[in-house]
Amino acid sequence: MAGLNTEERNTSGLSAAGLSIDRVTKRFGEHVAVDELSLEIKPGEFVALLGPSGCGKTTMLRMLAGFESVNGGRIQLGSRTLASPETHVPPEQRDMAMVFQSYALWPHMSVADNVGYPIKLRGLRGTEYQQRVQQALALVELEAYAERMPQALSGGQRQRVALARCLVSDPSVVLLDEPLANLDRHLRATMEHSFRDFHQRTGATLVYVTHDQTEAMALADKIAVMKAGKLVQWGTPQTLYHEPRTAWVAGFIGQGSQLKVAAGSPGKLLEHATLMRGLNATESERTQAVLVRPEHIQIATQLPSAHQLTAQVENVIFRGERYELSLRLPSSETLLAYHRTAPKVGSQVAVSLDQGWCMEPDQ
Ligand SMILES: Nc1ncnc2c1ncn2[C@@H]1O[C@H](COP(=O)(O)OP(=O)(O)OP(=O)(O)O)[C@@H](O)[C@H]1O
Repeated sequence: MAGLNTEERNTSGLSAAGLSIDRVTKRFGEHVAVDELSLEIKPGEFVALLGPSGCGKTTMLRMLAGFESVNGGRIQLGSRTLASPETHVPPEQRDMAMVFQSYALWPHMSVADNVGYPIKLRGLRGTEYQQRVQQALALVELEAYAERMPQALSGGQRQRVALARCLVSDPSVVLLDEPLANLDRHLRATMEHSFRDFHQRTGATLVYVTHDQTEAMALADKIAVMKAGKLVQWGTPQTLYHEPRTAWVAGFIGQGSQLKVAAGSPGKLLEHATLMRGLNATESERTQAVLVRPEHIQIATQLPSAHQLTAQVENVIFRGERYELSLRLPSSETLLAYHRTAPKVGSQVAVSLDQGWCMEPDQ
């Protein structure tokens, strides 16, 4: 029965398929680039592989595409095994398409010819060829640019041509390797919208490699956070933000402060009163790492009560809609907070924390 929900045909005609990555390992000589990584990706899911440079994201993507073999484990698309130490389905037989950081468009071909190139190679001609190219251009909203040459397009438009070229062959899975890395900040934001729209229109299974957490959070249904070849956490952007498993994940995702508290245990949410009591304990008692997001911090100028702490304002940055404050607690830990107005640098403020999330120490 598993095959029934691992392969589905969606409204655009693209056949989305689920990907199963089971304890996949890749070694380059002595170096383990990907270490027993397992993920179950559902049909039509938008998944980001996120992690710092060198953590093995691109290697994992290249193993999915078939450009690298695997040393251990298994990759399956629906019920079909694509890779294991005994099996290696070549890239062109995997029903996947990959979009690279450098769009790699042919400079001497028009947009339409670039997009149609993969199906022309397969011998498609005539009306069906024209229709497929038109459909692929429509998916990235570039129908009006069919006859332009790539040099006459913006970076974002070129990246959309590359996307259309990968869609024309109707892949089950689209693999994207840092597709926005070469674009400026403004264009990246625009392209994030294009990618989300594109995913909604096609319903294709997308695996997206990035080292940019804001990009991953904005785009993906689920994020695999990787560190040194290993999967550290696999969850929705909301879970990663609110319930990071380790202190390292918390430092990588969103803004926040990590404090030591004498309360709770990993995976527990501390409510206000317990958190404040735990923070007021002696240093030797405070052994549990807790994450406090800035939106869970209240700042006041009145004197602290039993459930407040006093903090010194060390830095104030204007962020338009609010001020970002860097505060020093009596424990000498720093706390990042938001506030509507700007307290004086050097002044004392009363701080009250609504909640905190307890994490595992890093391995
Ligand atoms: N062909 C190769 N031969 C030897 N080592 C390699 C090879 N490809 C990758 N590596 C190593 O494997 C590790 C993972 O590389 P990978 O490119 O997958 O990382 P990444 O997370 O994608 O990094 P980045 O964000 O910088 O692209 C790195 O230490 C890298 O040097």
